[in-house]
Amino acid sequence: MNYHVVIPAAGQGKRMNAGMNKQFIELEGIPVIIHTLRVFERDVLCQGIVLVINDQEREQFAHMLHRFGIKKVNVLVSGGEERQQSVYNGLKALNDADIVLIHDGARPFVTVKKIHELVQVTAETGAAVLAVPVKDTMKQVIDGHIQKTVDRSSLWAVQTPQAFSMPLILDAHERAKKEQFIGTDDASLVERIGQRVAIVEGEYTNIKLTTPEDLLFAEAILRARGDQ
Ligand SMILES: Nc1ccn([C@@H]2O[C@H](COP(=O)(O)OP(=O)(O)OP(=O)(O)O)[C@@H](O)[C@H]2O)c(=O)n1
Ligand SMILES: C[C@](O)(CO)[C@H](O)COP(=O)(O)O
Repeated sequence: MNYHVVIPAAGQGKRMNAGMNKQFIELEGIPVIIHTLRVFERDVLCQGIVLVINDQEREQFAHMLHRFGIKKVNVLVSGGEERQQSVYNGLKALNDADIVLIHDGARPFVTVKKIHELVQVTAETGAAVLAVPVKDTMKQVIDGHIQKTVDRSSLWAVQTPQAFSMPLILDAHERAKKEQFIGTDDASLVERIGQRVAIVEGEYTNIKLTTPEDLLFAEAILRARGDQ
């Protein structure tokens, strides 16, 4: 089953505090966003990429795509204030998609194998996300004090890609917009309109580069892959 992908890359990366778009940071000499795009470039099921960017960085993105020979990016769409708005702008740029994946520009280590598992489940169910079981003991904390220990047996840390049938995710985004709901991921918009979202077990290495120490993990993941 083929798919299209929307990649939001228009954030400010405040928690990374790199003084530039965190997706421009180079890992082994290659910008993070190029690592991310290359996964979809080499996946034969990927029919096209909508890349969502900050308008002020349009030239830098265009230059990078050219320099690294990225061919599947059909359009550079302007992002919004929140990730959700950026994704919505990206979705609106897709015309003929059946299954659409949404994947953070700042998650460069997703594998084609996991993407294919996700797409297969989405073709059967209409909505699925990659996620991993939570490993730490989870506490609910208020005012610096533990209120309770949360049973982690049903807790999963959700990643991207998140995959949906196109009419479902468009409807979920439009309703969230109308009702002024902002979620931290796309699945939450689908959940709130009463649709089930399947979980596909992902990989702990599919990290999002969020804070500076994530760059250390990123370098270790790349080194380990190089050694394989
Ligand atoms: N208005 C926004 C906010 C985020 N993103 C993108 O969504 C992905 C996941 O978001 P996150 O890691 O939270 O990025 P930032 O919002 O940039 O991070 P921060 O909250 O630290 O500023 C990133 O690839 C980011 O560029 C986006 O396209 N538009
Ligand atoms: C979509 C996401 O990557 C799923 O883990 C995440 O929710 C992005 O938002 P963040 O809260 O800004 O990290």
